[in-house]
Amino acid sequence: MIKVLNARFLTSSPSLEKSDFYSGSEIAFLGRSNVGKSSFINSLVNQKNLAKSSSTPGKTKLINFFEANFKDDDENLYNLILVDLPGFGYAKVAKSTHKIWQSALDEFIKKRNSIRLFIHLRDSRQFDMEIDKNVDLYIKSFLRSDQRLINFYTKSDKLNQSQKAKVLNFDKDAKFVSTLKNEGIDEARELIIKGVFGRV
Ligand SMILES: Nc1nc2c(ncn2[C@@H]2O[C@H](COP(=O)(O)OP(=O)(O)OP(=O)(O)O)[C@@H](O)[C@H]2O)c(=O)[nH]1
Ligand SMILES: [Mg+2]
Repeated sequence: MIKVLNARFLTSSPSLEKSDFYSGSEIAFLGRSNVGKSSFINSLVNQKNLAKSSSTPGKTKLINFFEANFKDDDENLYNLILVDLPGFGYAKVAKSTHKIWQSALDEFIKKRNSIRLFIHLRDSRQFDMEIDKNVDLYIKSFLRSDQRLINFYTKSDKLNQSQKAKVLNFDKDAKFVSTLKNEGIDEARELIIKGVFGRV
């Protein structure tokens, strides 16, 4: 089992150009606005409000960097940089502003070479949305051989068994997470460490 040792906020940045570089391996969290990216980061590091979450879509407007340290059962230490990104598809601002945000986000995602792992979060209640298919194709269009992509299906507390079966029918490897019920979070930490370091 992976234990969280500590986590802290590093900085926020509006763009790739203004982002600092860190020695830890980077993990980028992406997905639709309001899908639960910031909440998931908080759960992964066992903190309530490190990454700011909100029921209003469009809460995360900048690229936010967090550092977290983990330890496995054999006392191996893992240092990670978690990157909380603004959501895709939120357009409740002027179109021109939205375009600038999305192009800054696009540049960061494609050109931030230190990203080792992309985590695409999908809402488990709306698992087959067009925008998620596009996000998946988008990431795969530039994913390098030394980068990984993992999908998680969020808010699984809202699903009953038969609804979960439908998601599994759609994606037989679907991994459910609920920050509300702490479901799938231990497994998610293991998968993330494995995805970045190739072992647990
Ligand atoms: N029921 C339930 N609600 C959740 C869960 N995770 C997040 N939420 C709620 O979903 C809303 C959005 O969560 P955020 O973590 O802010 O989502 P986000 O993807 O970071 O959103 P943006 O920053 O706007 O892109 C909040 O009201 C959360 O409380 C979950 O596992 N279960
Ligand atoms: Mg957020």
